[in-house]
Formats: sequence, structure tokens, C-alpha cells
Amino acid sequence: MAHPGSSTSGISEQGDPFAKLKDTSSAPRRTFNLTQVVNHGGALAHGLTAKIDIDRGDQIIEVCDAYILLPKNSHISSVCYWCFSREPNGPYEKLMPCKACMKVVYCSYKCQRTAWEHIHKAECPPLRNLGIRPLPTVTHALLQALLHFTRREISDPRKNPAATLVGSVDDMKASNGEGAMQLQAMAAVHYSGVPPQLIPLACELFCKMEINSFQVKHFNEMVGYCFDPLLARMNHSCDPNAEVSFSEHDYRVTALRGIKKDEPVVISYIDVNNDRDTRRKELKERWHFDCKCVRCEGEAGPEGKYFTLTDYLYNKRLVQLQPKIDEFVNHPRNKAGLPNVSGRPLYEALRHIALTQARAEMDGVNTNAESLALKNAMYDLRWIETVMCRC
Ligand SMILES: C[S@@+](CC[C@H](N)C(=O)[O-])C[C@H]1O[C@@H](n2cnc3c(N)ncnc32)[C@H](O)[C@@H]1O
Repeated sequence: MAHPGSSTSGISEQGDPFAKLKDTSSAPRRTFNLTQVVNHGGALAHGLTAKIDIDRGDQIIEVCDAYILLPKNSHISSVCYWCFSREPNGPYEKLMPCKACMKVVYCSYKCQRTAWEHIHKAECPPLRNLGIRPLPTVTHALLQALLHFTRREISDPRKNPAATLVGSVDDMKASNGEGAMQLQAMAAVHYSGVPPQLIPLACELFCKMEINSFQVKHFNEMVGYCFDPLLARMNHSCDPNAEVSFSEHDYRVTALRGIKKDEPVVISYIDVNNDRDTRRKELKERWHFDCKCVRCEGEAGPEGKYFTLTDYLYNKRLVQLQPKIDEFVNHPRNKAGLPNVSGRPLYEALRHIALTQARAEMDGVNTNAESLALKNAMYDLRWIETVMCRC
């Protein structure tokens, strides 16, 4: 991905989203040192890029104990508050509610004790004062963020871990309604016990957490909400090279393919199997941005509009293969019409072509000129293979 005017800055004290947390938190957090925060400029703002070449399957980031990770309010009484399990563990026969607030449930004593130490000790008293309805998810998350401030003794809340994140505050006000947003912020300020002067900050935080949070999937169901300052730095692409997975309160980012040094590390916020319009609509509605990823830009023409992910991958592969196809098609032939080479590289190239051809046929998209070249190449490949087997 090209980012004109991008500038690189390693994670500095000022730019490091964890800088303030590191010295005050005893929570064990680990990140793998394969990426750095870079300012791309423009709409993308900050994002992560690879510090070194990364292989497919490499674990790029691992964070133990995400900053805020909790079940969505629709699942607050059906999954364990700490590990998201739906089943009881150990001596518990069913998911057990917290006896004090009765708002959250646990699968085991271990989860209950861990959650208590982590955050629930601080939020349980205010949750007790609520009626029977659970707090809206983002208000609950905001309450936790404000409690983190007070618990971690961050005297200047402006130095919060979300301070430098994008917020799209105006867009959010317009779509959520300023009054509704302010009410949620006021509720979180009230229940957390922080001074009312912090309501404007809580409003800003509300927007930032909304824009920078992620859904947590367990067994194919969106059960949770996660806001973490490092994860929040990850930009979106409709052709992602990395993916995020959650396990209990931890998350990791894994490479989906090889990523070159200085290449942006991008995940997908949405279902990338959808066509361009559907993807862009979802990104605009939920994250308030017009996607600038390579795939969206490439599919901007009238045809691309309806491309599926398979179409896109097929075309991308074809572009990569084109020089090899040209080389093959234009190579001098012998009397039998076979290319005058039997070298390994060409053989490998033909194998790629064969795979691409098979995929194109499967998807029924081999109607163009390149496809004819592929078909000829396939024909030649079968001959080469036969000859090679005989040698
Ligand atoms: C989770 S944040 C990612 C980090 C963010 N770039 C920053 O500087 O803090 C999501 C926001 O980043 C920007 N963004 C991420 N991916 C983008 C993309 N493909 N095209 C345009 N903007 C993008 C949008 O402003 C979006 O609301």
C-alpha cells in the first residue's frame, strides 16, 4: 500500500499508547516487537507497519489482558464475564452471578477471582445501584475506562490511552445524537465517581472508544466488546494481511500472508467477502470512514463494484503472473511446439499457472484473453510433465 507523505516514528514515550499504563500497571502485558506505529498522514492517520519481514502464520502481536474486554450487554448474563465460556467449569453447576451486583456471571471461581482483582471490585458497587437492566455496552466500557483512570492514578485524564486516537466526534454526534451520547457519558461519570468536570472528556472518550473498538467473536458469535489502545492502532483493509483472535482476556494478531518490512499491517473490520458497496456502507455507518484500501481503490470502476473476494484474488494473482505468462507465451518453441526450456523456475511458474487456472475454472471467470494464455500454458504443462516423468 502506498502512503504518500508517510513518516515513520518508532513507538516513542509520547506516541506509545501504553506509555502511561506501563509504569503504573502491574498487569502482565506482552507485545511482540515486530511492528511500529507510523503516521501515514491523511485519512489513515496512524497505523502499524512491519519492522522486519514477517512470515505467514507469525504471531505479530500478543497482548495478555486487553485494556477493556467485556461481554456485550446482550450476552452479559449468558457468558462468563472473564473468559466468555457458556458452560460452567469445575465445581460450578451453572454460570453463577456475582452475589453482590447480580449483573455479571462466572463459569468458575478462578474467573470470578481474576475479574474481581482486574476490574469488578471497582465497578461492582456502582453496578449494584442499577436497576435490573444491564448498562448499554459502550456505557459499561466507558465506566471501566474512567475507573481505570482513577485506579491507575492517572492524575491528568488528558493523558489517557485514547488521547491520540481518531474520534470522528462530529460524525458520531450527528449519527448517535449529541443528547443521547452526552447522557451515556454522564451516566458513566456518575457511576464511576469521577468529578462532573470530566463529562466533556467522557463524551470524547465515548466517540473514540466507539470508533476504535472491536467485536469479540467466540464460536462464530459476536459476544464481546474490546477496546485496547494497541489494537485501536490497526487500520482496516478489504484485503487484510493479518487477523485478530481472542482467547479469554488476551488477543493476538497473526499474519495471514508474508508481510514485507515497512508494509502496513492491516486487519479487516468487516466481512470482506461482500461486494464493494456493501463493505463501504458498513465501514461508513459503523466506523465513519470512506475506505482507502488498495482493493477498494482497484475496484472503483463499474465492473469492480460487484467483485467478490475470489474475483479480487484471482485478478490480483493474474497481475502477478502476467510477466511469467508473457515470458512463457513468447518463448521460442521447438518443432513439437513445446517451449525450448525445461528449467525449474519455468516449471514452478507453470505450476502456479495451473493452480490459478483451476481456480478460475471453478469460479467461472476465465472468459478473457489472459485465460486463453493460461489454457495454452496448461496444455503445454501437461506435455512438459509427461516428458519430465519419462526422463
Ligand atoms: C481503529 S482506528 C485505526 C487507527 C487510526 N488510523 C488512528 O490513527 O488512530 C480506525 C480509524 O482509522 C481510519 N482508517 C482505518 N482504516 C482505514 C482505511 N482503510 N481507509 C481510511 N481510513 C481508515 C479511520 O479514520 C477509522 O475510523
